[in-house]
Amino acid sequence: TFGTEKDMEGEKTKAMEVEETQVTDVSLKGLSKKLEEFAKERDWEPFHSPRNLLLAMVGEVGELAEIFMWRGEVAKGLPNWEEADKEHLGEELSDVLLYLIRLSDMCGVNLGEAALKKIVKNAVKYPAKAARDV
Ligand SMILES: Nc1ccn([C@H]2C[C@H](O)[C@@H](COP(=O)(O)OP(=O)(O)OP(=O)(O)O)O2)c(=O)n1
Repeated sequence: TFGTEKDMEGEKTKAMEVEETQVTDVSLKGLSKKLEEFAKERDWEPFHSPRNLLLAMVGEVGELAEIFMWRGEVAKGLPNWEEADKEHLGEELSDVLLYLIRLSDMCGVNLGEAALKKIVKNAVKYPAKAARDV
């Protein structure tokens, strides 16, 4: 069923708030809170099981891959792409990120902390050139 006009206005106001959010304000924790609210407001929490979220995320990775499909190699910065294609790319990248954050939350994994720890682990496994030369 479609929402009332008032609902639509509310959604537009929220969308404008998102637009006003400073890029520097974006954090994994902040996004995670927004996703929690989003699911609560729609009674979607029962659907957000780890397995469902994983499958949804993989589906979005497929949609992301479709954008690059059959285009051949793509230069960094996507210089020859139309704005609409770049916007679509941003949407699919976001879908993957949002499901990944929600999945991590529903698994009780602190994604920011885990990612920082993984970078440290990677650095030990793959020492930087300067460290290798010593
Ligand atoms: N049960 C759901 C369904 C959707 N979403 C959110 C997370 C994603 O950011 C976005 C995905 O929405 P759609 O399933 O409508 O997928 P698309 O936006 O990719 O639309 P389409 O598949 O029509 O291109 O909505 C969610 O959190 N939980």
